[in-house]
Amino acid sequence: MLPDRARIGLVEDDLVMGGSIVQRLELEGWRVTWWQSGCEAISEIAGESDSLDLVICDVCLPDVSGEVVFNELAKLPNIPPFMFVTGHGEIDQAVRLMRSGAVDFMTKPFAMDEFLRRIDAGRRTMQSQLRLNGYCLGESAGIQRAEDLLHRYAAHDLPVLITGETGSGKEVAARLLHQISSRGTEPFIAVNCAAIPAELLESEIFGHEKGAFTGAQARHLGYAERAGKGTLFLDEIGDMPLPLQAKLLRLIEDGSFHRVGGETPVVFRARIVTATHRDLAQRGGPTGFREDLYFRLAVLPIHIPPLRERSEDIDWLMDRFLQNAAARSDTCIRGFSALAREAALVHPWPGNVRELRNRVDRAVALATNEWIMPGDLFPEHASKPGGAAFVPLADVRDAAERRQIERALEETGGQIAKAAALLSISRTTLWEKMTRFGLAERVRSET
Ligand SMILES: Nc1ncnc2c1ncn2[C@@H]1O[C@H](COP(=O)(O)OP(=O)(O)OP(=O)(O)O)[C@@H](O)[C@H]1O
Repeated sequence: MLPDRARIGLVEDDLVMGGSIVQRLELEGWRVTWWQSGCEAISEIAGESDSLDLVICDVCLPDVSGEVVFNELAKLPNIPPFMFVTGHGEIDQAVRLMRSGAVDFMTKPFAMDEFLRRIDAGRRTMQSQLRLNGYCLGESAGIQRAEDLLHRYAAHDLPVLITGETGSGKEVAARLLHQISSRGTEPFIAVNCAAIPAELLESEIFGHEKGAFTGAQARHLGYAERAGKGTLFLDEIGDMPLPLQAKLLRLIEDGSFHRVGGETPVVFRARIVTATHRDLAQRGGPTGFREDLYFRLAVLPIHIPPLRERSEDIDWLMDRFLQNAAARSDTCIRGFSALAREAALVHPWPGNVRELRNRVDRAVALATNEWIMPGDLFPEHASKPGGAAFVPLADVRDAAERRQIERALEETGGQIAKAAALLSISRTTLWEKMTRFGLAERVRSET
């Protein structure tokens, strides 16, 4: 049941549609405030944004568009979650709005039960985003923004393209998207397009009929069919051969495909999620990725930042991997030494989270101390002449400064003047350092 205080704002100029939405929502226990024009909504929501649990907004309004209403209110500190109602021709605009922060959109005409389900999901998405400890991919603002986006994308069936460097966590993101979507109990099928030989890929993905080629002794169901109503995750999509790209494009456009050697189309019911570490948008380059397929796959794009750009996740991931490794083995390791944590912070992590996990696993297996030392994590440094793990002094100083600045900003809720006072430096110096460490952009986007 919804709590008594739950309040919805409705921005809808169509009297019949608005009237029926209000009537139904009130029957469900919501308190509804209805505005019939965009300007009226902007001025009134701005005055009471805190008290609204959700705003449902038509994209097409008589005075200003729903997009203008959203963009105006997005300047407020406490904008309520927005869900858009669109006509068929406005889907591009709705997708753009979701990328800017709207929680969901519905296309007219819709069934009221589905509408109510999405309203409830929209509210829950927002509530889970507000729970500070509710994130499961990491602690940095960058990864939490990505996780928020996954929650918004979860309510849809449109294709998602996940980009990011090797080992940054693209498959982890795809699995999370699957779990939090309504397909969570259906299969999640992951296919690494780069790992399967090109000549086998077609029959692996689409399956084949008996006798389709020499050695095809029985019908074989491919990944697309085995995914059922779940998610088909195509990793390293940039490595997919051109003829297969054409077949995938047809699958997306027709909602069906043919097994190799088959004549009857098979209906495709899964959601397509793809991932790549390449810049597929640079088509025409050596990758030769089809432009039309790229646009079909990248309807809902998401980027997973590399680990070196989210150093707040390093400690968090180290503890998590240590816990997992300790649970698997009988170890007496108590944790990471402060020196090991410092060394991890200054390491550039070219292999991203995968490298971090491998280094922690190895350290847990081989460490001789109760506390993991820098040499356990970075034995290649320890084996250099002199034995100790040395990194340039400037890097150590930068990492320590960055950490102190992050702590001061956290302590002061991002207020530059107060943080500068805590650190006994001028605001200008603090700002310069924040810009150098990539913290300025983050603070700007968070405030
Ligand atoms: N947020 C995370 N929390 C816990 N483990 C993570 C996280 N991100 C990545 N990992 C771990 O790091 C490793 C690499 O992750 P994943 O396979 O998702 O990366 P990827 O970007 O898909 O890599 P590739 O480009 O090679 O396909 C995995 O072992 C995964 O479990």
